[in-house]
Amino acid sequence: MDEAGTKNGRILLVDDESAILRTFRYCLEDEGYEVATANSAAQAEAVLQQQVFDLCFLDLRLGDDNGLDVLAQMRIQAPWMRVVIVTAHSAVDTAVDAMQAGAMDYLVKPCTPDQLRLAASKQLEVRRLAARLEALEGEVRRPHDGLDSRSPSMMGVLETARQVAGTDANVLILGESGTGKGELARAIHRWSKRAKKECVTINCPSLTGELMESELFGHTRGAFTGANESTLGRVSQADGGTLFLDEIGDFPMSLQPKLLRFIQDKEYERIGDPVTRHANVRILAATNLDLAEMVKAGKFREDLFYRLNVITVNLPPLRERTEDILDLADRFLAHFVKEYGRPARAFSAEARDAMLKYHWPGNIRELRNVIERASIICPLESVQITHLGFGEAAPSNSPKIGAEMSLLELEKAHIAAVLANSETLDQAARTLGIDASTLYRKRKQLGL
Ligand SMILES: Nc1ncnc2c1ncn2[C@@H]1O[C@H](COP(=O)(O)OP(=O)(O)OP(=O)(O)O)[C@@H](O)[C@H]1O
Repeated sequence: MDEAGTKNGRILLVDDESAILRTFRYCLEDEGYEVATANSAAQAEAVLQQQVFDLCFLDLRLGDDNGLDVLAQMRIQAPWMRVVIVTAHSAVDTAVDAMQAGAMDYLVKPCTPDQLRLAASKQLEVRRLAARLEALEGEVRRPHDGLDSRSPSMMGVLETARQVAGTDANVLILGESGTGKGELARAIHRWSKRAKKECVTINCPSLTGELMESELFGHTRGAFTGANESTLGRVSQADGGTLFLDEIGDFPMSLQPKLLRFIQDKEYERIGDPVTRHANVRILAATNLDLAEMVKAGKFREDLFYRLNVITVNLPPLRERTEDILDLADRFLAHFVKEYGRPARAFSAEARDAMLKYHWPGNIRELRNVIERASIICPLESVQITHLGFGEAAPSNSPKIGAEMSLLELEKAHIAAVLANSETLDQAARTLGIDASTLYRKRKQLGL
């Protein structure tokens, strides 16, 4: 049950007998589900173009239409939808064929209201669990993300974040790259009353205008070239939960009015589909850019900025929370030596001292990368300063072609320098001759 006391679940009934449609509909609506009906293959296809369903009860005998063809069409049009076949006792063999073709269960007619209710709740539970599993898998793939801190500035940030987590206010998380804005956003979701629903992340720089619109709001099949299947969109996935817009400063200007409308009215349309939909989503956004400056320069909409910026949280850079450096380093070391089966157990006194003195321009991400590398190359129980790769001082000299360094180090130094000399990610990507999404991934990989 959701907060309004209705059951979550949108069900489509497809049958050519109107009496069956009526009986099934009453029974399922009584349970609190949203129900729509179709009495032919063509009607089913049309309804599926217009609305999103979680579950379909499909009669395989549909007058002149072949139910197996309808099923195949459904697998393309709405691949997320669970399908239960409804069949007469004499045609159970066809139901078995249908299950091989992708249906999930079958009901034999005549069935009792209890059998129908049970089949519906079972399938909707499977759909809910599949979505939950996907979200949890994303969480498990990340190493330890405990946010506890000994640094006064970070403790203040965490206190504010915990307070706002309980409200539905939109939060803008600011901070240099790698300071943990993504981790904090996921924590705010976990601390909120939406925690049981999904926290869906969109990395804004990795998607351009139309792709971003389709990713956010979904599309119907054939809505544009390459749209071979309908998709629901991330906004629908985040319904009841949280949508985290990472690197919002790179959100396409052309799509900002639609995002603004969604934030204000909670309404949107899928590409290729005129039906206005509604989703109850809390928005968290993060950036390392100066959004206020971007607004002044006409590069970000002012009205959107104010909508996102109801509460601002500023994450301090790692060099300003030195109290946390060694705790984080210990945690990362424990994680990576276990993952790679390596001997290192601790840091030498010099290594600890060097980590405390280092400037950490890439913040926690850089610390994590440094420790991951050290855990692999260190053959001893104690990690030495040389294993950390940054020597006694921050690397400041430009690399020389032909110098003793690996291609990876050269690539990292070159990308860092181009980024520092470019105003936007797009400009840097053009200079480097790669697309913005590749640059975005490389930055993360290299800890820049
Ligand atoms: N408190 C923490 N404990 C452990 N790991 C952390 C913590 N904070 C951040 N990290 C790790 O540091 C890396 C960078 O974190 P995150 O992606 O959240 O930073 P960010 O500020 O969003 O970076 P960007 O601006 O580049 O997107 C990630 O690998 C994350 O798992």
